[in-house]
Amino acid sequence: MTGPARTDGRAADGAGGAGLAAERVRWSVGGRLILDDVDVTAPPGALTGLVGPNGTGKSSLLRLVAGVERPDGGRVSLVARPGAPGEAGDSEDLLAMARRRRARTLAFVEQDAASELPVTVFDAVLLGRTPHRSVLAGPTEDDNALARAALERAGAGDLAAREVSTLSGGERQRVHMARALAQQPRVLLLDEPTNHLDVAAQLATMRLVGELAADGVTVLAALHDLSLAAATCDHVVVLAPEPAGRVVAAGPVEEVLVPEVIDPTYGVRTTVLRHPRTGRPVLTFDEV
Ligand SMILES: Nc1ncnc2c1ncn2[C@@H]1O[C@H](COP(=O)(O)OP(=O)(O)OP(=O)(O)O)[C@@H](O)[C@H]1O
Repeated sequence: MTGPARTDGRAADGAGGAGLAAERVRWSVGGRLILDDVDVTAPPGALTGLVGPNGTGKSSLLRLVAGVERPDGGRVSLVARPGAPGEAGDSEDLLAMARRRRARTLAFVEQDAASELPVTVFDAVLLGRTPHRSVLAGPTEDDNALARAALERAGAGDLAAREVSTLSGGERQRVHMARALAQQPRVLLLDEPTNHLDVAAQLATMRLVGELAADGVTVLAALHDLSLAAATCDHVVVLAPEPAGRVVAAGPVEEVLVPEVIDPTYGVRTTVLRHPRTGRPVLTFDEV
């Protein structure tokens, strides 16, 4: 890292503002096609929600984008400047990026990520700084300050001295978020970031994610709660099943989280209400 350390969780590596583009991503496991030519774009400095019924491949897609799994086909790129029609633009193949550089670029908070290692919360969060320092060097004062700031920002400051393995699901979720913040990524992938969280913590997490996006971080988050997605996301991508995960709609909340898209995808009957204060859609559901 060059220059003074930021303690606000903003991207430190490179000049911010790069979007994410997954193009024609295909992935099979055990002979079964899970994702079928999936295109997902996450605009820079915005919160993109990835929604869809259970088993449509949301987690799989995030794992492919994060480089945890390799796709059978397709491309995942960091897009600094989209090309005009007929022009290449300025993008970089994320999957071909050296591991360490990718870890400075992208952070991934997995669903129910377990950690049975005997490690304190503070040290777990400090791991987020690893890609930013030279291989043999220990953490600097800046690293420690960033880890402390990340813990506070994730609402887990009082957990610093605890062993990770002793935490509740919600506490653990906050610590994983803090580690990702300490990583200062340009792209943040979140798999069900509100899982295990009480309602106040859900709101705080989504506010934090919104602030990161406003700071220029590109966020792609798998979400189950469609009203939470409607309340917080800038863009939404909907995956549908059968015969394999594929994108059925993508775009602004008002265009995508509508009965015409949700009902056939989930097999429910959706009613869209309006939040009395924010004017955002609030979705309620009935069985068909
Ligand atoms: N490693 C694996 N081996 C076998 N099947 C897998 C593997 N990973 C994912 N799958 C299958 O791929 C499909 C998509 O799973 P994935 O977890 O990506 O869906 P999801 O949309 O995130 O689901 P949920 O909403 O239930 O979390 C599921 O049918 C799952 O069983």
